[in-house]
Amino acid sequence: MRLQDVYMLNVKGLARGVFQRVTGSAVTDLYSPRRLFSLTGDDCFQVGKVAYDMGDYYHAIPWLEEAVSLFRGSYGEWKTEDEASLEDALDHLAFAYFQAGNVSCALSLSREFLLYSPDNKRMARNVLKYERLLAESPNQAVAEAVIQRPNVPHLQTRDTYEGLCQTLGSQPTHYQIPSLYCSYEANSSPFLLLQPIRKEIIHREPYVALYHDFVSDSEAQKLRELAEPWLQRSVVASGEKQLEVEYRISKSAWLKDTVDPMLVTLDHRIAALTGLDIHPPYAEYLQVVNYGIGGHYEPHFDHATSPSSPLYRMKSGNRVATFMIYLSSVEAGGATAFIYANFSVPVVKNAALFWWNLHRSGEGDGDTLHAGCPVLVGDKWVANKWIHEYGQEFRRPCSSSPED
Ligand SMILES: O=C(O)CCC(=O)C(=O)O
Ligand SMILES: [Fe+2]
Repeated sequence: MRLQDVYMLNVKGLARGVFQRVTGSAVTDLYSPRRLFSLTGDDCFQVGKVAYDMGDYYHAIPWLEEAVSLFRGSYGEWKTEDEASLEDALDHLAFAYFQAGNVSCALSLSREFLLYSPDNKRMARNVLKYERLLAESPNQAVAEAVIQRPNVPHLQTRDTYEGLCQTLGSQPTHYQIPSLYCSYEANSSPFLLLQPIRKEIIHREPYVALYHDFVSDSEAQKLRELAEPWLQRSVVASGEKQLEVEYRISKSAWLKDTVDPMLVTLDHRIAALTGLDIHPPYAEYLQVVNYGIGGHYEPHFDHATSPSSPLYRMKSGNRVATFMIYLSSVEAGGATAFIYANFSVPVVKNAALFWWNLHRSGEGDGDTLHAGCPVLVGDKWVANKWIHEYGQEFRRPCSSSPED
């Protein structure tokens, strides 16, 4: 249902196995599967029932509608794996419509139910109740109550965020902008002299750069394998605590440099490329993150915005920069969206995304608000190296100008 909302997918399409964004009359394919796998009436019923049980009729109704229509189409056929039937779907859909204020739909579905189970007393009572309600206030028949999508208010940036996710990574419209260019980066480091890294400047203010092929396929695979046994539900810092929250759904693991010599090699490469000191405690261990289907990280800052954040326990200041490596590709979704800066970066396997979280004054840069869009199809892996303020005094000198 999250995928449905964020990517504006319609239920009819999803049930047929196509992933289409529908806005007005415009239909865009967000993913074209090689084979179509359709959902059955029972599948749609199960999805609708999850929403129904939460009292979320906004999502329940279209799924139960689809279930009813598929069950109607296959009435009389019986599949061993089916748990639900046309009657179950009619029953739930009728009640969902009633709860949503649409009594006339509730009535006609309940009547249809009685055609199949004429002895059901509860449904007969419901029919009488709906008939009475409609007789008392006939305009209920046309009152198509608009049901609100649940759980929206807390995110003011929702529309921008979802818009950026839907593009699956902004289109490369920036070739005309001279300050955004590609180059080979060796950063005057002997490590990179013979093997410079292809850098693509994605944005200025905040500065965001993508380093292509920062790792090899085998390094990416090794990092995923090293992390796999240690993966646990990701948490976020909330005041002094670490909490599991709905707005960050993924699993993650921290990899110390002692786990494998390859981590030391990677540290050298990151340090050479960024010119920053990432020896402990000037940077955190590498955090490997895995998002499954629907996994996401809603808009957030990587740096601490409260002095009581557990981040400061390292005693090396705030997170000055983020170095995030994409360890996999994804079939669809999963872009990294920068909300206020208004662009999104598609998942580019083996590339690394770098940005500064803090201004040179040490203040957090509010324009770095960013998110990991929900994975629509596939399995997304990233690795984060968070670099702290201390240790960088002569590498990224401070400035009193708030803009720098
Ligand atoms: O997964 C992404 O694209 C972003 C991840 C992120 O922002 C984070 O882990 O802090
Ligand atoms: Fe982040």
